[in-house]
Amino acid sequence: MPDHSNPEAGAPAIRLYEATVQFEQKRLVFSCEIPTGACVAVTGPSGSGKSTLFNVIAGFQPIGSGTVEIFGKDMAGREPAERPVSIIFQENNLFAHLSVEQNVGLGIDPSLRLGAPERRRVEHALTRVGLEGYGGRKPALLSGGERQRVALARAFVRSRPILLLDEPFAALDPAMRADMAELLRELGTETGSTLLFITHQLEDVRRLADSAMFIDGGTIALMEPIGSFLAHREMPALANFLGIDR
Ligand SMILES: Nc1ncnc2c1ncn2[C@@H]1O[C@H](COP(=O)(O)OP(=O)(O)OP(=O)(O)O)[C@@H](O)[C@H]1O
Repeated sequence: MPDHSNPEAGAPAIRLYEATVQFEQKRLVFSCEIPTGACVAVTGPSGSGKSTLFNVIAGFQPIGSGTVEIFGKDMAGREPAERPVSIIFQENNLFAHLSVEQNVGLGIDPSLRLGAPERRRVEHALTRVGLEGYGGRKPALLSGGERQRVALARAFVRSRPILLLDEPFAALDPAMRADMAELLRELGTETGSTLLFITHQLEDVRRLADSAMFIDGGTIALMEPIGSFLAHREMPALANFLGIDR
């Protein structure tokens, strides 16, 4: 089991300082500090910038100015593959023509030259996410929730200390949501990984996060420990998300 609890003593897992993205219609500016091992719910209205924030951290979205630091290192000029980050998108994480086993194996070796020890790691990861015996199947024969768990198994074998999950619960029914949350909590605890997950559901925030951020209009309007986050009353957009009648 990888242990990511302290990859660079002292430095936060992620530090953004005015990391700025300029789209044609919109400017997004992110500043925040996320401690190592945190499990952060990323919330905010549709179009507020949640996925863009993930792409900035993972390196898929270049920034025009500001800085992105991961474990104290400036990520400027570093490609996504060179960052200690795994990202799981809402959909289309898997290659349809590859088996489940091969999709997970890509996390170990992109050219899929896997020896016996690597195959055992793949098997172990599949077992860990509850998909023992599914290795030979193609993704088309899996449910949406199972496909998400294959993506999680791949992230698990990639063993990067930061895991970004874009709406990991969206395709799941209520029972599977609870299972997925439990699985993420266990993985976070066992590996010391820093987890950020986007959700539109207050229930997921309550169930899993130890802190939460609220993004509004392209900036991080709030980032707080879960207790005080849930107690906020004064921001109309957040109150709306929290379902509070003011
Ligand atoms: N490649 C792009 N080019 C131009 N504008 C973009 C691009 N990507 C995102 N945007 C705009 O930036 C804003 C933030 O988008 P983003 O996808 O980050 O929001 P979000 O909070 O993840 O939304 P949702 O909850 O609906 O997924 C939106 O107004 C979106 O239209």
